[in-house]
Amino acid sequence: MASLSSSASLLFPLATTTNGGASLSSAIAVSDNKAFDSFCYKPKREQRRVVCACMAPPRNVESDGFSATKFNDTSKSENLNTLWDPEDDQDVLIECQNVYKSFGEKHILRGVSFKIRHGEAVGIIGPSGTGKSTVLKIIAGLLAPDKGDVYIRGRKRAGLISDEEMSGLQIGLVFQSAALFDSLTVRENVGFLLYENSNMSEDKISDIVRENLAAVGLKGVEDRLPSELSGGMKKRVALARSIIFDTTKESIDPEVLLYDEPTAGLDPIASTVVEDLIRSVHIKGEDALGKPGNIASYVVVTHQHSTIRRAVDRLIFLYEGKIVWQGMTHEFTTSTNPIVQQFASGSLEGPIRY
Ligand SMILES: Nc1ncnc2c1ncn2[C@@H]1O[C@H](COP(=O)(O)OP(=O)(O)OP(=O)(O)O)[C@@H](O)[C@H]1O
Repeated sequence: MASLSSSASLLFPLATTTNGGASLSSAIAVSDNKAFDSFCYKPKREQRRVVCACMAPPRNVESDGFSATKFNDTSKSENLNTLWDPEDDQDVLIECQNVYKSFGEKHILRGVSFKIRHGEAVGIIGPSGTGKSTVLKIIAGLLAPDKGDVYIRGRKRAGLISDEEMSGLQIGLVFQSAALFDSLTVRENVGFLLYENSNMSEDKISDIVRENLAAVGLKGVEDRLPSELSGGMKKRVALARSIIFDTTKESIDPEVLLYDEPTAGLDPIASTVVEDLIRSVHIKGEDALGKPGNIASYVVVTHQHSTIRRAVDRLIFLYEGKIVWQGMTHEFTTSTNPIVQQFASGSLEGPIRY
């Protein structure tokens, strides 16, 4: 399978489901298609599977989370393995154990280990090219580690994703890169999964699409083409698409969403909207219609301070293929780790060299 493109600036949700249909592996091929702008609607069985979402205002989001006064809680250790009790792994949804990944001579990941627990909102940060997106793709099962293991709810995953292997957990990857299907309307984009894989009537799908769009703060755009939307609107449409659900099916599996730079290229206000949407689809959030979100946990790769502050609770800092720091978001700017200090301040002086 070819690698994923991450150069474009739009969110593109791809997700696994365990209820049959195409696997994530086949969905990936969509993102590899260089002709993002000329996607055509294909007959049902030729299409890849896409999963969508709905959003809302977050609870308990601090508006000034990075002010100095907020970072005096250093009581929690920054040591790498102290944020969870190793005896209590019942709630671990995803675990990477000593993961290595190289591309040719480039040794990108060099022994990465971490856990994502039920209910967590985790950010992966670190300098460019350090392997953050690679970690997401490995978690999603789009790339296989060269060495090390990925556990999904305690079950070791062998190689790349398959529907069988993913049984028990649904994982969606929302790319910063493309894309909405340009030849489809907003309604068709958001309702894509349901049109393709459910037995719902068109009217019912239209209703759900309208609800999901309303949840992300968009009204009356169903008949527009993506080319008629602003960049921020496209991201919201893509987010709406990433968590749309077939309401006729009872899913008992928790769902994890992985966001790759969801706010890249957005203005500060549009970023805030997207950050709040990410919060709102989480089980600890609620959407614009007041409904709790469905996403059990999520992981966000980001460079944006606003996104770190507003959208995640815990941070994993990746540098030169290793996790060099983990901590709660509020510990980030008071860390004594020189790598973290340099990154947080944007200083040219320090251990990180460009
Ligand atoms: N499929 C691939 N083939 C070859 N090299 C790759 C592939 N995927 C990633 N890389 C390389 O691996 C390194 C890490 O890439 P990755 O996208 O994971 O970094 P990142 O930390 O997300 O970077 P950024 O913050 O700039 O998005 C880069 O040098 C990239 O060029």
